[in-house]
Amino acid sequence: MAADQTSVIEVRGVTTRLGGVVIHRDLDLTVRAGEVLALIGGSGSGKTTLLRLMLGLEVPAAGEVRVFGQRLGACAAADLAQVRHRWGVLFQQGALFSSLSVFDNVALPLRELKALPKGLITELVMRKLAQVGLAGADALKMPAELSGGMVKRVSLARALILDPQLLFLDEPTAGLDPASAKQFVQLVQRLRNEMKLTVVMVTHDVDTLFALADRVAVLAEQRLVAVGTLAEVAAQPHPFIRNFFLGHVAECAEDSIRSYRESLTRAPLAA
Ligand SMILES: Nc1ncnc2c1ncn2[C@@H]1O[C@H](COP(=O)(O)OP(=O)(O)OP(=O)(O)O)[C@@H](O)[C@H]1O
Repeated sequence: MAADQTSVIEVRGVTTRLGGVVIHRDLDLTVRAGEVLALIGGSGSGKTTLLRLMLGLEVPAAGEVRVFGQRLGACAAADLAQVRHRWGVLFQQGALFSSLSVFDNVALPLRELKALPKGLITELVMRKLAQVGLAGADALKMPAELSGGMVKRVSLARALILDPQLLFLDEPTAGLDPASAKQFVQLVQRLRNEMKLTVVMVTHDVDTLFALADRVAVLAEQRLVAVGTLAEVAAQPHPFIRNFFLGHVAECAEDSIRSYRESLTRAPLAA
């Protein structure tokens, strides 16, 4: 659970319009330091758009989004750049550059940031690859040679190469088979503890929620219809929530979540 209640992201009174259509209406949401907050909602409910607002890639029609206290869209370019270096993003498809090796993909943010000595870049990249469970020899591979699980790990290494405090995950387990999804979730859980990360993730996957989420925010009908722990949210009568947790409500109890997470911790973390 979040040890520190300081807010990392504040969404206040946010209304979003895209192509003349209202996507969000008057959203309020706080992401607390150290927590994993999951965004769930039906297809087209505006989860990715909310993530994009938090990344400053969309601008709200009304209201404001603050990350580390900086109001996105209203702060100086230098302040925005500083805030951006404090977060990492894992996009849904991994978004690796197909013409670059694993090493060069992971090194990219370091090279963009400043002129670092070659030896230091090598050291940082190799250390990060090891941290996400990849072998040294994987650094030379091209994205086309990687399994789906490896693509996710390389993308995660790139998202974490600047040692951010905040990590955004868009459907982290989408497209992975159940075993790879489980291993990836274990990895995120371990890194989250090691790096003391605050995590915002969009997911459709109940197992990923059970494994990682401290709190869940539910988008429906342009609004946040519930925000709370899994047990609190799963108890809500909203039809989307009823349907989403169908057959899983008992598993959302705190004791069940705790023992599920302990079982994941005990399982070996295969590469
Ligand atoms: N650039 C755009 N212009 C107009 N409408 C858009 C644009 N981008 C997204 N939308 C619409 O906004 C709504 C919310 O999209 P968004 O991708 O945020 O939903 P989502 O909850 O992430 O969906 P999914 O789970 O299917 O990925 C959808 O109805 C989508 O068609």
